[in-house]
Amino acid sequence: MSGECNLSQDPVVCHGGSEANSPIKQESPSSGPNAAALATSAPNRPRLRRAVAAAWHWHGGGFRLHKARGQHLLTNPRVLDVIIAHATPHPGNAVLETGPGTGNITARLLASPAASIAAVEVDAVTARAAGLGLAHKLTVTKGDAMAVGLPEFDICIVSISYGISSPLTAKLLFGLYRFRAVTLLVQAQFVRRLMGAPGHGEHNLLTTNARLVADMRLLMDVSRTEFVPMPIVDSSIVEFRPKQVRPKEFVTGVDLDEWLEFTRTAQAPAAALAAAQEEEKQEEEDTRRHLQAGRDGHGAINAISESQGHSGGGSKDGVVVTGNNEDDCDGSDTSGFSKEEVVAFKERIAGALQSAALANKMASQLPNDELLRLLRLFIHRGIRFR
Ligand SMILES: C[S@@+](CC[C@H](N)C(=O)[O-])C[C@H]1O[C@@H](n2cnc3c(N)ncnc32)[C@H](O)[C@@H]1O
Repeated sequence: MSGECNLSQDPVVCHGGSEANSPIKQESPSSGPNAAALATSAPNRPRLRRAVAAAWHWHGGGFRLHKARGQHLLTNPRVLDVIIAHATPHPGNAVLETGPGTGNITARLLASPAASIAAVEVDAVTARAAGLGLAHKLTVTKGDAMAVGLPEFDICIVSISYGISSPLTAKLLFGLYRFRAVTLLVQAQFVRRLMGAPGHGEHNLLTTNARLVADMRLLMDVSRTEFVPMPIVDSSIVEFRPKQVRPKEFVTGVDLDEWLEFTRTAQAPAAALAAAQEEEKQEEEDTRRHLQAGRDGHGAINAISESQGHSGGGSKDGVVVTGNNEDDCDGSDTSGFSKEEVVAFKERIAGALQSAALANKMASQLPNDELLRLLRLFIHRGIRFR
């Protein structure tokens, strides 16, 4: 089955004919119904959705939709406009967009007063910029938003595969970025969890940490019927703005930045695993096996010592400074420490974990009070996270 994503239409929608094996009918803006209307008008909708779902792996107009990459196109112009209106790009702003897909949001950002748009996308696209005569404002990085270094940004719009909502939110909120707002189109249930709705793990780590550094606002719920092809879950648009006054301490005696660095380090293997599972869905089996093996070999908490030993953790006087970043966890020892020093350092961490009976535990499964207990123990033993 073939199909076409018409990149010259706004919003882009990939057109389908009927299900079964009939070829997908081409619609052009002049001869066929408007794409958005086609996607949202009641009589056509079920038929179109079925056709789209049947033609999951289309290839047309240079764009093939992949279910595993979360490639569901938001087709309601009103919702797209809401995203831009709330993000309010100001003149001169640098905008980061993760998961631009066919560029339905990108086209609007390009037309906004923002100075530049940096898009990070695993797959492709955004060929529309040239058509709009605005290509000079757009930089596209082809890659995984979890794996690549992200540029500085004033505002960020996230519309990405829902499997990595959690680690990407953490990367944006707890990294060193100074931003005005992050707007996320994410699974509705994820937002409910972040908002701490009863029954959704009120005290999960991301919720706790996000509340410390940012104010969160639910902008709107978006029905699954607004996407083509239709996903199995509903979505929400949520916005984070950094707190004007950020607390200095997480709890009395524990520095907030140290807590964030500690939890980021402790959870890094879980985030890497989430990204790997995403890739697994994308049939990149090699990467998945590598990371899975890493997980099977150690508890995630134990991986603290791995990440510190490999990426700049440690200091000659025994006080640990992590300062590691995601991009240099390639197994090379960039710290400038001897092997003996790294081994000794790992042993110190292992000793702390053993004494807390937390060796081989997954950090992502520990309640926050256990994590806090562990951090206090590390600090007590002169192991610091900064
Ligand atoms: C929900 S679609 C976005 C659709 C887009 N707003 C549009 O209208 O065309 C999610 C997009 O995120 C991309 N994506 C998924 N995982 C990604 C990752 N780890 N890094 C960067 N992009 C990713 C997918 O390829 C897909 O284009």
